[in-house]
Amino acid sequence: MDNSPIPLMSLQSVSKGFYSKSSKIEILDTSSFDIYKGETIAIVGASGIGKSTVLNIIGTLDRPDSGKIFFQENDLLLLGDEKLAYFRNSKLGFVFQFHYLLQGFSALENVMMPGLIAHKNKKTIERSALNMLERVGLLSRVSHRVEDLSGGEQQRVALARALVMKPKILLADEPTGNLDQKNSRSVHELIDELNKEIGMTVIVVTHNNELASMMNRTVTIMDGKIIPV
Ligand SMILES: Nc1ncnc2c1ncn2[C@@H]1O[C@H](COP(=O)(O)OP(=O)(O)OP(=O)(O)O)[C@@H](O)[C@H]1O
Repeated sequence: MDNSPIPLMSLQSVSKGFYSKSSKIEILDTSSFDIYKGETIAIVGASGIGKSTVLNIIGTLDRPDSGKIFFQENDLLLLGDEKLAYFRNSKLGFVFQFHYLLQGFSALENVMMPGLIAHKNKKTIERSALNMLERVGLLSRVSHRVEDLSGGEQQRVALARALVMKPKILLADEPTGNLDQKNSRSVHELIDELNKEIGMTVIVVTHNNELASMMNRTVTIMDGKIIPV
């Protein structure tokens, strides 16, 4: 009997390339890549090797040219746009180096947004958002418009927004790229706490050695394959 655990997410025979002028550049051509519940993975490697491409494919922000992407037993590439958007909003949390917060809205409104999109009860989502803003040390800034916050504060708002729905998987692309050491460390600690607290899987693209060393395993991309470092 096969007792191996079932992956939370699995990329199977996934390939992706981009056209540049007349030629096509192959970025990814991987036989399989399995991600298990609760594990933490760092994706590292040289600039342009395809780290963000992998993250975007896992996050269903970009479609591969071929292959299948399973979340548990569901083939995500068979879902229509609406179902895929629901999947992303309810199961995944994203943090990017450039945080893409909604300008003109307060920190609290930004963090409440995923819950409002998912039609959660407004009071419940407000409580969760305030709790998450407290955890990132921003309780005194909840009513400030995000453009009035410092870069480090904005990044912490983005992290609170990514975590407020308690995602199954956090996908982070250079989440501390713009932060000083103190802010980087508090972001690292919060990611670690949520991993332990709710078994959140974490996949992070990073050049930050400290963050990479906190992950259970590190992979890179070579000849289109995702391989252990
Ligand atoms: N939409 C696109 N159209 C054309 N080429 C693209 C596109 N997105 C990425 N690429 C190319 O694919 C390659 C991999 O890009 P990707 O952003 O995944 O690399 P990366 O490893 O994350 O790089 P970095 O560390 O510099 O962010 C690069 O050569 C990039 O120019």
